[in-house]
Amino acid sequence: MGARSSDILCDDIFGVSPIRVQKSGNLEGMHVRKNSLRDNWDDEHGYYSKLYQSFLFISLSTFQLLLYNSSFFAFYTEYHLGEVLDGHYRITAGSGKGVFSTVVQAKDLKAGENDPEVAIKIICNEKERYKSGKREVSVLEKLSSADREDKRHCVRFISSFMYRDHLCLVLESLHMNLREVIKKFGRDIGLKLTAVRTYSKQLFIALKHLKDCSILHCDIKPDNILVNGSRNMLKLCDFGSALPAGINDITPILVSRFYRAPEIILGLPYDHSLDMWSVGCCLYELYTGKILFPGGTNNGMLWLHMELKGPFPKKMLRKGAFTTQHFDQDLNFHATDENLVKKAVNKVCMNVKPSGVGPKISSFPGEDPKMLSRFKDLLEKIFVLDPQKRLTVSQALSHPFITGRSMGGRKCALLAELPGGRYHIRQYLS
Ligand SMILES: Nc1ncnc2c1ncn2[C@@H]1O[C@H](COP(=O)(O)OP(=O)(O)OP(=O)(O)O)[C@@H](O)[C@H]1O
Repeated sequence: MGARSSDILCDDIFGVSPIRVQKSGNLEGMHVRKNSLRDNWDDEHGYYSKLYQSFLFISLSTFQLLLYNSSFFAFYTEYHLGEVLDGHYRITAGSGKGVFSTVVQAKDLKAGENDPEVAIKIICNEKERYKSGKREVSVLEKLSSADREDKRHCVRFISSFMYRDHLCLVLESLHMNLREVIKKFGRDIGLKLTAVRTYSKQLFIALKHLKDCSILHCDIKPDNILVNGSRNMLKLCDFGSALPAGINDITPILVSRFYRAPEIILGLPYDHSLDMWSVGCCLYELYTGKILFPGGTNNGMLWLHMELKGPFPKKMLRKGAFTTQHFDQDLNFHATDENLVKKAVNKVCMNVKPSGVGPKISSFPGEDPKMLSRFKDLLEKIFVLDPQKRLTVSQALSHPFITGRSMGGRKCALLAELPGGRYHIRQYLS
């Protein structure tokens, strides 16, 4: 066994990935270069304005800083190390930055010397952000109180307070997000399958918890998944876009674009399966280091979905509130995305054969082929265009990639009841 194989089999399944044999996919890479991660927020339907607003906040922030003079906490979030928030938390380090918040690490001055530090999400000082921050608090409270034993892989909520007009959420502190993990340990080519398997299981447990609590996350992406210091445990974070299941306000900008399920883009009713789609995108990205659907617009996203899985079921298209933005009256795809128009995609799209996920995934040398084929099967079942036929979270948790049991090895049997509550196998069904 060469050095590479032993690398793969070493105890640290979350270690640095060995070099992987790369296949040159036709779309992969090209789109990633054209549409950077940042572009993912730069959406024609609202994420652009969100970004624009944040620039506005920053300039207003500068103006307000002048007004406040000595204050580091103005309209937008500025802080300095050592600053004590609410007479309770001393900032020790920066932790991360979202579009509308800054996350810092802090020492709880009322806790013991050895107690872990906390993360404080400081929401920017703006009415709408305050409201969504309050909604995030109530979602976090619900998730935490339904998981007293802390086994459901959602970030723990500790408390919240106001500080200089900023809503601050006190959370358990984690180490880094999965975007950073992929960059640092996947050398941009992805993680080992064993690590992806561990992460998959934990993500499905988190999805199950969301389902049990009737909450849709609506923004699952690698940036919103955090890991601990040893990177063997993950937690979902950023519940700022979460919705109660069943609300169904139809909007084409729910979920960050690359991770957005087709039913959102088409304007269909949605439920927990929208988060399953996003998790599928994250798992693909974890294993390959590449974004699966790097569409520049919603129209481009639909095209990528069809390239992978074939045409949408007509029944689904007929029900979509936004179908006419992307399909003509005969339900043929109508390309409006600049890149697709340049490639004259309209003329050929209906003849394109779906590639499926499998051919896009190449393996690490020495990786267990059985496990890899189970992983491909799992993804194929997640990326089902019709949300009603997509893999459910219970099915995901009992999928062979997660359980390690062989695929199709189990038989379905017709049972006859015997006295005393016992059963006898009458016939195996195919
Ligand atoms: N509990 C935590 N522990 C450590 N780091 C965290 C924690 N929560 C968030 N972060 C870091 O801060 C970043 C931003 O956090 P979060 O996504 O919650 O903010 P946001 O403003 O809602 O983001 P968005 O830009 O998606 O609106 C995360 O990607 C992560 O790197």
